[in-house]
Order: sequence, then C-alpha cells, then structure tokens
Amino acid sequence: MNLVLTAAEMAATDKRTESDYGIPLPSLMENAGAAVARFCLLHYPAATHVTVLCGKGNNGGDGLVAARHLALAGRIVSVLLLAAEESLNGPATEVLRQLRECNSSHAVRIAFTPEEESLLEEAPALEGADLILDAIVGTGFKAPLRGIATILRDRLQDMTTPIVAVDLPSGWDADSTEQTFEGAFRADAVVTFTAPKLAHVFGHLASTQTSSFGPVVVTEIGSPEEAVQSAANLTWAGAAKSIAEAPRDVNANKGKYGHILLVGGSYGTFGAPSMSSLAALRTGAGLVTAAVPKTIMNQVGLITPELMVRALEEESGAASLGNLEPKLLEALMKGISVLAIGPGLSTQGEASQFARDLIAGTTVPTVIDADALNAFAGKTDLIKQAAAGGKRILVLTPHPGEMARLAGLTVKQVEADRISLARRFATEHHITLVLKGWRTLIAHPDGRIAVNTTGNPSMAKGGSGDILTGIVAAMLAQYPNHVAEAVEAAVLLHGLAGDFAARDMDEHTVLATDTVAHLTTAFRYRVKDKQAFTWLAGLQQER
Ligand SMILES: NC(=O)C1=CN([C@@H]2O[C@H](COP(=O)(O)OP(=O)(O)OC[C@H]3O[C@@H](n4cnc5c(N)ncnc54)[C@H](O)[C@@H]3O)[C@@H](O)[C@H]2O)[C@@H](O)CC1
Ligand SMILES: [K+]
Repeated sequence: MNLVLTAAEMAATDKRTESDYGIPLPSLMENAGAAVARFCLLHYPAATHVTVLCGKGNNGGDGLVAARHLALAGRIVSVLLLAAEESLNGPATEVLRQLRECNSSHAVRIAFTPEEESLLEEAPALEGADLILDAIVGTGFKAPLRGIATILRDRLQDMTTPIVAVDLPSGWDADSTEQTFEGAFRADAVVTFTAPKLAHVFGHLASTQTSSFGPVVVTEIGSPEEAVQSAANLTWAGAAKSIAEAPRDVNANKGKYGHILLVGGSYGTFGAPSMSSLAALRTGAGLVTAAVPKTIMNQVGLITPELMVRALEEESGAASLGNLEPKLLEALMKGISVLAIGPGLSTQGEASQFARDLIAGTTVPTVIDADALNAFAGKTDLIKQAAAGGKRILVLTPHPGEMARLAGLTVKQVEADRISLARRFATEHHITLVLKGWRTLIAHPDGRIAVNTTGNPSMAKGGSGDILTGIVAAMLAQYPNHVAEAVEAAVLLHGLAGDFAARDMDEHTVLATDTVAHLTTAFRYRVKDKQAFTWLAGLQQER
C-alpha cells in the first residue's frame, strides 16, 4: 500500500500501532533513528564528521537515536540541542541518556544551544561537518518557524554542507500541498517514516546541490500495514511500476501485447502523432498503427519503420467525417485493441465532430488527449455516455488548460483544488483522469486517486504530452486487466525517463524524444531498492 497521510493521520497510525499491536513509541523512535543513520552511512559513506541538530520533541528524539547509531558506526558526532535539557520531552530525555552512555566509548559531543550565544560558540560543529542532520521539528511544526531555529536556518542557507532532513525539513508543514515552503530549512534528502505525508509528495526540496532530484525515502519503522489508514485515500504512484517490472512471457507473440491505433495529426502537425506512436512502440506495444490525414502520412511514417501508417480522409487539412462511413470505420478498427486519439488532430473542419463520433462509435479502451479533449469542451456528458457507467475504459490526459476547457472552469479554479476536482470528474464520468502538471494526479473511476512524484521542468516542453499519450496507450495495450496500475505506471515511467534524460543532459536541452530514448533506464530502475528504502522521488541525486 502506498497511502499518503496527513500529520494527524500519522499520529493516529502511531497510536494504533501502540494500542492495537503493542509496539510502543520508543521502539518506533529507535527504528526511525536507526533508519536515518543507515541512510546516511549508505549514501554519505565519506562523511566522517556528522552534526545532528535536535529539537526537544520526538523529531529531536529521532535525531538523538540517529546520532548514537552513527557514533557506534565510527562517525565523529556533534549534537546541538536547541533547547535546555530540562525542557526535553520524555522519549527524547530517554534517548539522550542512551546517547550519553555510548559517549564514554565513542566520539560524541553534546551541546545545549537554547539561545543565540550558546549556538555561536558551537560554530565549529557546523563548519567542520561533512553532513548535517536536521531533527529540529517534524510533524509537530506549526508555522512559522520561530526562535533559535531561524538563526540556524539562515546560517545553513549560505553553506553547501549536505543536509539530511529527519522526517521533514524543519519548517515544512506536513499537511501542505504547496510546492515550496517559505522560511524552511534547506535539505538534500529526506528520510521519512511509515508513509509519506502530503508535503512529501507535493513539496519540492530546496537544496544547494542540483535541485530537481533530491530524494525522499520512506522507511518502515514497525507499524503494520493495517495500522496505516487515511480518510482521503490518496496514494502515490510508485507501487504501480511493479507491473512493468515483470518479464514478458517467454512464448509471447506480438498479438499478446495489443494493437494500438493512434489517431491524430493534421496539415503541418505531423510531429505530435509521430511522437505518440514512437513512445507507444518504445513502451512495448505489440503493434502500432498511426492513422493520420493523407497529406502527412509519409512524414509520420518516417519516424520509425516499425510504425504502420494509414491514411485518413481529410477536410481543411484535418480528419473528416467521411472516415466514419461504416466500411471505412470497420477497416480502420479491425484488430485494434486500444485507441489513442488527439495529438495534433486540430479543431479545424470536421476534426472535433470526427473525434466525438469515432469515440462514440467504438468500444475499445481509449486514451483521449489534446484536441480530442478540446472536442468535448462543454460536452462532457458525451464522455460519460461513451464510458457507459465504466463498462468502457476511457483515459483522459488533460493539462490544466484542457481541463479548464473541459470542465468549463478557469485554470486558476482547476489549480485551486486539483485533488477534489480530479476525483469528482473521474467518478462522475466513470473515467480515468490524468491531470497533468507539477505532481500529475491519476484519478480512477472508483474514487481512488494517486499522485505521481517523478518528472522535472525539462519536460515542460512541446511533445511531452504526446509522448505520455503513447506510453499510456501502450501500457493499456499490454495490461488490459490492470487499468489503474497500467495508467499509474505509465505516468511514473514517463516522469522517470524525463528525470534520467535531465540527469544525462540538461533541463534546457532535453527534447521530448530524449525522454523516449531514456525509457529503457526508466523501465530498469527499481523503485524499491535493495536497502529496503522506498524512493518517492524518481532519482537519487548524483554526486
Ligand atoms: N508519534 C510517533 O509515534 C513517532 C514520531 N516520530 C517523530 O516525531 C515527530 C513528531 O514529534 P512531536 O509531535 O514531538 O513534534 P516535533 O518534534 O515535530 O515538534 C515539536 C518540537 O518542535 C518545536 N516547534 C514546533 N513548532 C515550531 C516552530 N514554529 N518553530 C520552532 N520550533 C517549533 C516545539 O517546540 C517542539 O520542540 C515526527 O516528525 C517524527 O520525527 C518518530 O519518532 C516515530 C514515531
Ligand atoms: K526535521
């Protein structure tokens, strides 16, 4: 299960873990601190001097446990407690005692720095650190950041020492769906526990290292899966990738992996259907046919010889209603298992009517994108009709502008509450909605909703959406009985491929087709790595 929790739900989960399963808080704290230390040893093996910044709550307690494990592993550890000793809460006091015990045989220095003066005296602990742990405040944070923590935050802002945040970068509101957190600590990686909070999936790390790929890892600390509950039932798209990790049948033939008909293109717009088709082929579809207006057929065919092309009758440079004449329609749809429609289709001439009627006149699973979405602007009752109460699989992939047109809203209204809007639209129309943007949402017809955590600004370019359409269609073609996982995996893979492209190239230079070229790496990347850390962001930062 991949639930995303609020801070209150996390606290309830911890309580349930204690009351229903007999696992007490100190044991969770021990596991949390140990997990943070393991992460540091694994990913920062050369960091000999580690400075741990602790608050007086349980987040600070996690930091003190991590400090003990790091010291036991031979690191030279400095602990700065941003509070007077007597103000520490119960669990933190107990783990401080344990830390002191190990201090006799290992290199641990503990300093109390409740005010600016004492903090300044500890400047060497900050300046000499190879790695800093931020355990000042976690889910107990109430904005804005106050007191001595703000001085420390400003100091660290100007330094380049890597920072690992314990649970949350101090100053992040766990329940926020905002992208950035004004006034929070910088962090290069986050280690959180049991389940990500909303801030982990929607927030963006502020790092002095390369910005986009700072990982958030989720570690198990002993709460049974049944103890983790959430009213909103929001998940993150990571688990879905497992379907794409399974090997293909040894005795498979191309028929097993579907035949996609990609309908789109218009005079002057041959790139969009070409890119969708290429992405569909690269994602593993058995066969792909692009059906495009006659005049651009030869250009589309050039994208790759594996692609089959079919001419559509046209009017004003775009597909015409003539294509729906029964014999032509029958020939067009023969053997097709997935329809993908929209990229480059245009809204010229009869194109919109053609898209609506083609979707209404067929029954195969269909991906609706771009101008085929625009064809339903203000006419979403026709989408609902086509979905036939969910008997027909329809996947819509709008960006916020297309979503706004579809739903008769402004882009601002769409952005205001994406989760509720996506969920409502999907359930009301019995369709799967992929609402693109920063942290693309995948809303399923049964009310479940997932957030994708891969992707980066290099993908904010023409062609990205066309490629996603091809990937979604190909996953549907290969996994027709696992629609929800197929769509979530498609979105995740698309973002991952973009993340790898940006890592190998540069956010400026990546083209949409470079994302296709990085699909291999995306397929091979294991979301659950060998060290039992589950990565939420696509990539670990390369150092
Ligand atoms: N509840 C549980 O069972 C577990 C909790 N764990 C840890 O406990 C944390 C939550 O612990 P708590 O509820 O004690 O809360 P925190 O430790 O997150 O926060 C409380 C501390 O932060 C300070 N603080 C709050 N708002 C502040 C602000 N605006 N500016 C400066 N300082 C501020 C408070 O004075 C207090 O010292 C989690 O983030 C996690 O790290 C883990 O130990 C695992 C188990
Ligand atoms: K923290």
